[in-house]
Amino acid sequence: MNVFKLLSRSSKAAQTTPAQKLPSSGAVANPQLFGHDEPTATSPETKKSNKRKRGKNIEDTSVPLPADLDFFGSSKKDDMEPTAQAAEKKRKRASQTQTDAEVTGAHEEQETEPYNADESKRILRLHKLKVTVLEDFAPQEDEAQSEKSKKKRKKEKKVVEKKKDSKKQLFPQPLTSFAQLRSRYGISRRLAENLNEQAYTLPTEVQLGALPLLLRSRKAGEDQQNGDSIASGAEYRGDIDLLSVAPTGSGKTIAFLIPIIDALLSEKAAEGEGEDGPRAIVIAPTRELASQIVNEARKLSKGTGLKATLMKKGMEVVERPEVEDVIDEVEVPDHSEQEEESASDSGDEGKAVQQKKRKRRRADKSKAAILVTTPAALLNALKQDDGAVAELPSVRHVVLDEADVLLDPLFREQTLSVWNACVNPLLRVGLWSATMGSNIEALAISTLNARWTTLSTSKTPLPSRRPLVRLVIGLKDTAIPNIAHQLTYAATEQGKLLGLRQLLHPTALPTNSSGPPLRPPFLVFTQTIPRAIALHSELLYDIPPEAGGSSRIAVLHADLSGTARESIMTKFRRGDIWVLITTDLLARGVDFRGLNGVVNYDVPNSAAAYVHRVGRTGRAGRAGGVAVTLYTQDDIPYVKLIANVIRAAEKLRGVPEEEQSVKQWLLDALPTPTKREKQELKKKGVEARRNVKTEDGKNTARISTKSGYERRVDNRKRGAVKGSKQRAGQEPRKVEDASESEFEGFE
Ligand SMILES: Nc1ncnc2c1ncn2[C@@H]1O[C@H](COP(=O)(O)OP(=O)(O)OP(=O)(O)O)[C@@H](O)[C@H]1O
Repeated sequence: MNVFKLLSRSSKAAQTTPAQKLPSSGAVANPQLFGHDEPTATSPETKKSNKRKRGKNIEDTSVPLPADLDFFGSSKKDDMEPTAQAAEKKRKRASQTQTDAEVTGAHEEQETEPYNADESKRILRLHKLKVTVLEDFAPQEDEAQSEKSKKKRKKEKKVVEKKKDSKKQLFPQPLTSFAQLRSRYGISRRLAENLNEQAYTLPTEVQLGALPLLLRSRKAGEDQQNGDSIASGAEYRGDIDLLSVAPTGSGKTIAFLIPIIDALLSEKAAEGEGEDGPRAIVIAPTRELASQIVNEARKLSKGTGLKATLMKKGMEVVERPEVEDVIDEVEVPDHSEQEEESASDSGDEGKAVQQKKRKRRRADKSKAAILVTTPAALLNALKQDDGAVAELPSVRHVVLDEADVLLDPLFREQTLSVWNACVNPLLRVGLWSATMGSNIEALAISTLNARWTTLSTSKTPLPSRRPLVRLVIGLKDTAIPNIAHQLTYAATEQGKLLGLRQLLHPTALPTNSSGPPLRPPFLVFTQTIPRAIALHSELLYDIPPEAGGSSRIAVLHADLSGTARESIMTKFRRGDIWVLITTDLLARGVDFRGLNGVVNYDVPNSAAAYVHRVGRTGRAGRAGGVAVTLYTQDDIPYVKLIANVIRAAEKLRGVPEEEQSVKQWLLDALPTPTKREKQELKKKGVEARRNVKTEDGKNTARISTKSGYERRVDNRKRGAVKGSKQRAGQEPRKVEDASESEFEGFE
């Protein structure tokens, strides 16, 4: 009996042949998620563009593998159609002869022509971009006035709302080719070359919309050619704060890095060197993500003289006096002459407590212009000895990557402290994520307002207030449309383990299964660190030695040392590790280009968590990614959150109602979680899986303590001993009720 056949509710739309295209099977031709069916008004340059092809994450193999070891499905070379192979060869050849002139200069003439207003609107609509000015900037009125005007405003509100909304929308010039960055926005030549080395063929939707909004147009008068400059947003000339909500894997990193690097380069040219301290700060929730952003920043700023660095423990970002640390307290006889730097008389039985002090030299101040950090790491470096937070007046750009989680209660205080330490009145703020609740938008607006009020009280003259613009791509808070979702009822914890074991075996899923097979490399998410560790030891020997054995499975979580975390990440990226068990530590931002799938072994804590977890696959428009979510009886109250996300994503992809993986009857049958349940879940996860002990002392969060292999050996030994005792008549034969014994894993 195949458990999956019975329990899976999977997408027919996503059904593929065994030789399906996987995200790990190489570069993607079109990284855009929307607007594939209709032609975008792409420029001649875009069509001619010959870009270098990326290397593959996992080596191709031409030797056919036995079915039970073919974890990656049919050989990638076989997957590739002959025409695709020819095209790839051609692209590779072309890239070798590519010159800098082709990159930055040759097509500039054609690229300077802006689109007219109608054409811009059409392209933006095609790619599902919506740009709005969030107008809620007005300084708080005093209370009496506010009361008076409240009633009046309420009356007027309904009438003008519709009109106002349409006024607020902007239709910026879309960026349809990277060559326009130089021709239209005059970005630095070196930056354009560095970008070209990344071999991207087309801008993704977020790049198409955000770069024109953030870059200052260098061509005087060009914006006016576009007719209605207010509606196009051209009057802002890049001087905005931006809140951007774009799908996972859609290339937000370079969308915020390019304008920062370009601005820093032009500021440097205008003002000369010597600004004191970092000039741009990118804040990310985890070290893994921060280090990935630094890598991207380094690639883009190579040869420009700008330095990007990762904030590390002990690094200094502001000038601070040297400190004296008490490093030890030793009791010495009062006649002691071993006076060090100071000693205090205890007045106690002729003994003195001598405090050994040492001057601690501060590390040299970081010279990097771009600092990428987690909120806690930077805040620690800014904290003075008296507890005050040092200011960072040199910072002109601050980016919150994964802004919704950074402004969530977990990180909020730290993030806001860092944000408020950036006191430069010219500070430009960018908030980026794939999900953004309206509460986060409101918090961002109120923070901007509060900062402005504070700045207004200072004597320095202020520049004019810049607007906060919101860019949304597709539907807010929805999973990417290019992956297949499987929502699988596994009933119990044991059922989940059985389900995961099946997924680990390449031949376990018959080709006529209702969903596409999941091929390594993939990620497995658990709710807590102990569960991740336990699941890892449970599955340690599930991959046969001939296929690499236990070295193919690893666990990564926040309790590991920094070095261990880095090493596991490198091995996973290299393809040495195939299955990585982790917690939500890797749920956001981390980019594994060739990841074929994600397994939610434990259901995510919120709809947003689901969007981010499954967004680790299907990056940059890659097709074939699979997201499997296993759920038990305990999870049922929360499954609707996920089912709704899946349904919205499939709707976005245009899957017809009858082919959607989450059927209406299932949605109707699932209970809707209350607001309180949602909050509880977000804060703690499913209670039953936390480290709680039941009355009889059993740990309900337990997956197992030993690997399946070790348990089998133990069980066999125990069975043999028991059998021999029974044979010797020392122990009576007993029929055990299996349902009462604690589950000990699968034999
Ligand atoms: N224009 C492009 N064409 C092709 N690939 C691109 C393009 N822009 C970015 N990429 C690639 O897409 C992948 C995802 O980019 P990135 O990590 O910036 O996504 P993201 O939107 O920040 O995702 P997340 O929301 O998960 O943080 C990266 O491997 C990046 O190199």
